[in-house]
Amino acid sequence: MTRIETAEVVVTSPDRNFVTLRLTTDEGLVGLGDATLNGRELAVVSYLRDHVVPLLIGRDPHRIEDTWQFLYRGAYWRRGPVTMAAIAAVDVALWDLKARAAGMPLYQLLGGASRDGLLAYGHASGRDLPELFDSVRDHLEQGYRAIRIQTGVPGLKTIYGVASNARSAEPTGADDGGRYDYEPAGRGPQPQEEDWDTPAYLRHLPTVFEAVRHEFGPELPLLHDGHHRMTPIQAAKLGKSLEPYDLFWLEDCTPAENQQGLRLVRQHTTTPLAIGEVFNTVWDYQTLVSEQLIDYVRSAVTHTGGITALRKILDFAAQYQIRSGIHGPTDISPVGMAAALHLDLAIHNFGIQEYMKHGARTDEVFRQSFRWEDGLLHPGDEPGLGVTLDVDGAGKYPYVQAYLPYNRLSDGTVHDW
Ligand SMILES: O=C(O)C(=O)C[C@H](O)[C@H](O)CO
Repeated sequence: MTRIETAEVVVTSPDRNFVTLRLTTDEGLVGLGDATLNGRELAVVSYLRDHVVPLLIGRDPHRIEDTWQFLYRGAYWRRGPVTMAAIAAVDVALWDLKARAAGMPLYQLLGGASRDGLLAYGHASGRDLPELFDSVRDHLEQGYRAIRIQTGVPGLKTIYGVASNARSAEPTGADDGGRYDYEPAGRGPQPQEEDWDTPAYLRHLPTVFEAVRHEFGPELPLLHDGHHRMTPIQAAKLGKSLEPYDLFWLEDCTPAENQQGLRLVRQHTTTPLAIGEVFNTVWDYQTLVSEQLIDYVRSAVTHTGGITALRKILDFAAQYQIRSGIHGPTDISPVGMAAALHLDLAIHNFGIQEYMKHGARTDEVFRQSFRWEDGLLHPGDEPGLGVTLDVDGAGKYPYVQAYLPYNRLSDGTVHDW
């Protein structure tokens, strides 16, 4: 019987911080799992190194479900992003190993392909309409067939998801004059403070979608992320006011902890709703799925206990015609993204995949084999996840302290970011 021989936690920061679990077996096979938790990376590193790695050595790598239950139930303390990111890394690394041992791409072990390619959406943003339109055109040229729209709000200096030339995706933090469309974690010892005003946003956003529909027509699937900033009644109002613009989804309209709040939103609008990127278990979806309060499950493989757990959530959701919209910002590493693509390809209730390109340094450290053709993603046909980690290359980029920003209202109150 084969055994896990080594388990290393690799921390690297090529364009941003990533945490990767690298398992090797006595037969020389390597499996990778993503454990990146943006802004709290080292907590997961410690959880893995101090409490999980010692339990893995000598285990049979083929017992994926058993290892998942052992780590989840065996800890006694349940759920939470740190625990579930650590379990996810183990789970994905074991699936990678199993598929490599079988000599098959992972999606084959998950039931095989249910489709030819995966509809993906990218992030267009602009401080004003001309800048936003340029960004939408740029995404269309890159082949995207679905686009998330984020926009500046008059009177606010900063806003979630909007590129700013004053900040840079460069790890040095230097302003290179280029735009970034999404990399909110700022490197440095303190989080950046941003400003927020919900009434101004609610007044402005419908005018932006009206202009975008006028410019780009009725057919382009458009998405928007409210990033947990509204109360249920505010979200209901927004959903209603966006109905004429036929959104693919309105994401994270209210703080995700208040699941009952979605009942109120649902009663007032037919705008499809997506939520769950901050969830970590099926229990977070119990009310939302069984009462059909959402249309899309937003969890990442990386933050929800891995493929084993997310598959169960998506199978539960499928009974209610709820589809997947797996979280895929740049803080999900290429390993986490590959895991998402294999799962997306295999499940029946696939909806859409978020896809943001990683930086060039990241692509050198993590060599990937996915395809991006005609606006559709495919995980590729290499054995396992199809990702290899250049451990020496990773070592050139040590961890850099970085935090997500936080919001304050004009009177100084801290608000959801
Ligand atoms: O991709 C999205 O929809 C996000 O909201 C991304 C989050 O802000 C990001 O993952 C935080 O680390």
